[in-house]
Amino acid sequence: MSKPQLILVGGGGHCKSVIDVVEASGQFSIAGLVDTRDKLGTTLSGYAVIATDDDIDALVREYRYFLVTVGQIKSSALRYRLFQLIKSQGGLLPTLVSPRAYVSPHAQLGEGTVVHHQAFVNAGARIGVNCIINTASLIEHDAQIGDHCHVSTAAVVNGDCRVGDHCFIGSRAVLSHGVHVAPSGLIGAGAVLLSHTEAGGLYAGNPAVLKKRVS
Ligand SMILES: CC(=O)SCCNC(=O)CCNC(=O)[C@H](O)C(C)(C)COP(=O)(O)OP(=O)(O)OC[C@H]1O[C@@H](n2cnc3c(N)ncnc32)[C@H](O)[C@@H]1OP(=O)(O)O
Repeated sequence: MSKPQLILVGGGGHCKSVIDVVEASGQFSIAGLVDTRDKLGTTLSGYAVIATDDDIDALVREYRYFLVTVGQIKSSALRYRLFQLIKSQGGLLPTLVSPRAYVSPHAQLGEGTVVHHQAFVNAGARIGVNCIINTASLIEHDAQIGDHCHVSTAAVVNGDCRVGDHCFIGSRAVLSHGVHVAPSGLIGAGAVLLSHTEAGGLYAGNPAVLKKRVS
């Protein structure tokens, strides 16, 4: 039986990583990419850019499955907008897990969330919709990650942590067990976060402190 076709929305560097996960999982065939008008007709990892954001309503009539594949560091706004656009047009956003990741059968993942190679999601963890659980990150037991978050490469979210919606956890950051990251927060790369944060703050360093407000 042929595999269901998947459209990837956003054709930058992060998309290359998602393509790798899609290919490794073998669950979908990639029908094409959506990107900006100047990229139409170009290819990424061998897949053609076939449409722009403006064409999503037409694409939803032809294809069922979509993933948001733009990256997210300082703001989740673009990933959020694209997720809402696809859903409002009736598109489906599957959950995708690399065969080289581990997700406990006692963990939950929301729609449109991608778990990349070597990531580990332990028992009782709950991850929201449209999240990036990036390469080699670790989400420990009973941790909760909100919607539209990016847990970056090799970051560690320890047991019972709570990460609000629209957060970014930088590469190799460590969240001490039980720490709460308030919504729309940024945790800098390499930070060691020992206490709860206030909404919309950038925290960095070891121990991590509030560096500035971002929203
Ligand atoms: C596959 C992939 O590539 S996934 C993506 C991986 N990338 C990352 O992990 C992102 C790394 N970037 C960061 O960590 C940045 O802190 C960001 C993006 C979260 C925030 O960046 P900006 O908003 O530009 O912060 P800005 O540069 O203004 O820094 C504000 C202050 O925090 C400090 N700061 C920022 N990030 C860090 C950090 N990671 N560690 C220590 N201090 C930091 C700055 O030195 C500055 O301090 P100062 O006010 O004393 O001069």
